[in-house]
Amino acid sequence: MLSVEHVTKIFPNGRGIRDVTFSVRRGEVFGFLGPNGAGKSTTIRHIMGFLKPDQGSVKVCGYDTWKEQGRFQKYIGYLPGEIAFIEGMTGKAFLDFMAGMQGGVDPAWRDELIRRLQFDVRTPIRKMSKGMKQKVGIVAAFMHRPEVIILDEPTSGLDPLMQKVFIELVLEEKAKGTTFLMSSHNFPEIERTCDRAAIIKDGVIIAVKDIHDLQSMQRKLFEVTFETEQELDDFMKCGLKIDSREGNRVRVAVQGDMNRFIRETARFHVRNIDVFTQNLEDIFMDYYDREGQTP
Ligand SMILES: Nc1ncnc2c1ncn2[C@@H]1O[C@H](COP(=O)(O)OP(=O)(O)OP(=O)(O)O)[C@@H](O)[C@H]1O
Repeated sequence: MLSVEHVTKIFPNGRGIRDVTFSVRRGEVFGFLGPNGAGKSTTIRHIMGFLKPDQGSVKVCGYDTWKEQGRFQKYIGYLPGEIAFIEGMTGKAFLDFMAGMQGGVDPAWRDELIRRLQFDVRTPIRKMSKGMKQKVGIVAAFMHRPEVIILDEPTSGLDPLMQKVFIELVLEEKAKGTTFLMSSHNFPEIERTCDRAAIIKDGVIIAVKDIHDLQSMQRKLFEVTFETEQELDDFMKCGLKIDSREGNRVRVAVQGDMNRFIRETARFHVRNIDVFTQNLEDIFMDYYDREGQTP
């Protein structure tokens, strides 16, 4: 549906992106993560055909987005990081203008998007808050039911309730087969929506990961309280990775398969078990901190 092939763009100041390659399948939500200035927006501008790559190419629905500009607009929806609105327009006028360019907008679907995002389209854009402008941009990206939707930090400026509405929208459209690429700094949003994510740093893709694999890699800490200290002493001999111990309570670190932990624990009288899961954000941050490496 979307493939970025060996795209390199070096700006005169030496910054930019190098040999960026990844592809997104139909119906997949693909996250695009990385620290500030890593190259996310630059990559997205190439995907949209706004920048000419020094090397490489981008294909969306089979179209080369630089060489065939203007031919794939109806297939693609785009929410830029910063939307350039035309002065003096209301939200409605802007959406009408966009609909004219995109073609094929179903007014009932557009109205439903506006209703779900809860904003007044008659407001002049210059009087809108950042969050309201973001909502107008989201409607513009979704309203022509494109096959591919590119979202550059879609929930920045949205309150938690609206972030939830947005996530529901993405999941509904994904279920219908829409393909998404979404840059974000919001890890819970990535975790809830994405199938895979690429991590870019200093202009280079350092990892492309399946979110479900990352979730299964998450470390869990089980805090087990035994009836007696003697039982805990006996439990300690089983060779599981002990994180800490205090009285008749122990913290056991488990990564991946937890069956052995369950078998060993079940041999004793357990008073209580609590579980703490390592945040997915910590796993991503691990990648952010690493030096540039190949995936
Ligand atoms: N037109 C340009 N001219 C010169 N340098 C640029 C240009 N556009 C981007 N850059 C540089 O390229 C690098 C990547 O920028 P980019 O905006 O793609 O980062 P980003 O990952 O989107 O960051 P953020 O999370 O802050 O939005 C930065 O160092 C930026 O300063």
